[in-house]
Amino acid sequence: MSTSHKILTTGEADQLIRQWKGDHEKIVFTNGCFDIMHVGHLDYLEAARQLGDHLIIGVNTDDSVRRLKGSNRPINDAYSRTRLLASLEFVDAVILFDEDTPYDLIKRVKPDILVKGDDYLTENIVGADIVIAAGGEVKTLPFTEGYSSTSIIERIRTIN
Ligand SMILES: Nc1ncnc2c1ncn2[C@@H]1O[C@H](COP(=O)(O)OP(=O)(O)OP(=O)(O)O)[C@@H](O)[C@H]1O
Ligand SMILES: O=P(O)(O)O[C@@H]1O[C@H]([C@H](O)CO)[C@@H](O)[C@H](O)[C@@H]1O
Repeated sequence: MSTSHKILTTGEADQLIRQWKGDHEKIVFTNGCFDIMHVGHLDYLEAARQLGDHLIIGVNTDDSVRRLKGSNRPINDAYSRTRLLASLEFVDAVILFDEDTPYDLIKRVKPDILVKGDDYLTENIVGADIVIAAGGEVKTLPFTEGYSSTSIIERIRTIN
């Protein structure tokens, strides 16, 4: 059964978020490019979901990734990246954002918990001010050493 239904516009997500908040269910939010998925993504996303009742993932659009990571990225387009993330059983919603940062999306979602991998310092996580001001928490999760989309691309480049 397809899990594409989890890929939502912000308007569609609003309704779901209202329902979850009405039921006092904790919403965990994280975001990223997730260009080439790897086990580091999986480890931290699984752990993120354990922090609350629902996991929402904000995903950069292709243009946003291009501005952030360079003109030769993403390797996988937004359709592929969102479909793969939505296919994870523990992911409840995937929402694309086109801005350079998820600040406006986080302002709209106002999650209970904002999470990134600990390659980020909590004080540098975009949206931390919004979540803390709303009484939420900002957390980082352990980094699975040896895995990054960039290093996978570099390894592929060495194949002749
Ligand atoms: N090895 C890892 N272990 C745990 N979390 C990770 C790991 N790599 C990335 N993350 C987390 O995944 C999210 C998405 O990061 P991103 O898509 O930039 O991954 P990446 O592998 O670092 O990509 P790139 O190499 O293109 O920067 C971020 O919250 C980041 O903290
Ligand atoms: O996949 P990345 O590079 O970890 O994702 C970026 O994360 C930034 C982060 O949230 C800053 O705290 C974000 O601003 C950017 O848009 C990418 O999602």
